Amino acid sequence: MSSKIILGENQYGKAEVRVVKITRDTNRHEIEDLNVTSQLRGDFSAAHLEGDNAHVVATDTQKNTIYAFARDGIGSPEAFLLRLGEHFTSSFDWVSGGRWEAESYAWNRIQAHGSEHDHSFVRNGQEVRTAVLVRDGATSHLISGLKDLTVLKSTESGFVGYPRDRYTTLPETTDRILATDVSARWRFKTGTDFSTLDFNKSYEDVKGLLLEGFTEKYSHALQQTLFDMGTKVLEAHSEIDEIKFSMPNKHHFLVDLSPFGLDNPNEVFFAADRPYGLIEATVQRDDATAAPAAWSGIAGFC
Ligand SMILES: O=c1[nH]c(=O)c2[nH]c(=O)[nH]c2[nH]1
Repeated sequence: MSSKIILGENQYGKAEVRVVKITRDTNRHEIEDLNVTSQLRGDFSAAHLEGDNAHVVATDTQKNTIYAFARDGIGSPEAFLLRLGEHFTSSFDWVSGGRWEAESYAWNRIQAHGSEHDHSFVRNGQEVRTAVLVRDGATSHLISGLKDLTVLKSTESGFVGYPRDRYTTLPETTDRILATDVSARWRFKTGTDFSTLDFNKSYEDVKGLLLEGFTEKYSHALQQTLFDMGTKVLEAHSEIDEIKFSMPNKHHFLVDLSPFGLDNPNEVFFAADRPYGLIEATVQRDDATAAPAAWSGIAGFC
């Protein structure tokens, strides 16, 4: 007996809509720079099975909606995604949910002649801010985050006490460089009234806590430092239920300068780009309700 072929899970939309919004009510302009992806979920079986597009809100329309909504201001990536999600699910009966994602790029004002310029900006070379909204009917999962936040501490890190077998060559050290590119995503408690949250303030606060957590204590391993970073965020933010990390251990190897008759008291390093350790973990509240639907589609975290 042959099995029946049916349509499984599906979503569709416009990916990576690059939108730059300049607010120019005064001579002092503001810039918001986003890369937005919109994907709708719902009853799209006729399109897949019969070629009937009556339910297919065109990806071109989704793109246009993003630009049109930006005309009213973006505010924060999270608030912008929440607006999009509400719009598409309330405007089309058969759109029961979707997934909206954004990256946000920060710009600083150019310092010119001792003051910050009104309308000239330089891209902030630090981290990229991220946001994901997954909506299913009335349930919304919201995840904020960042990636490529490169940090390094030049001491107060070591790695000892690990098992040694016939393949172990790594020398123990109590003083090494610890460096990583922090990728972190934190999920707001499902059911939170998102309209009460100041996402920009909360983002800056979480980023500050992550940086403090990275540096505050002596690191016995990147794993321990990761947990410290997550703990600080969850202790300070009751509205966040879990935070996931993916962090490369960017090894810095001491260069042997003895062939040149020189010592090397932890001063000259070879910064290897690969291979790298890859440390991933979730730090969560023990009473948090798991939300696998929120995380599906986010690559690179465990
Ligand atoms: O912080 C570290 N964690 C590890 O798991 C590990 N493994 C390794 O070789 N060096 C390190 N450093």
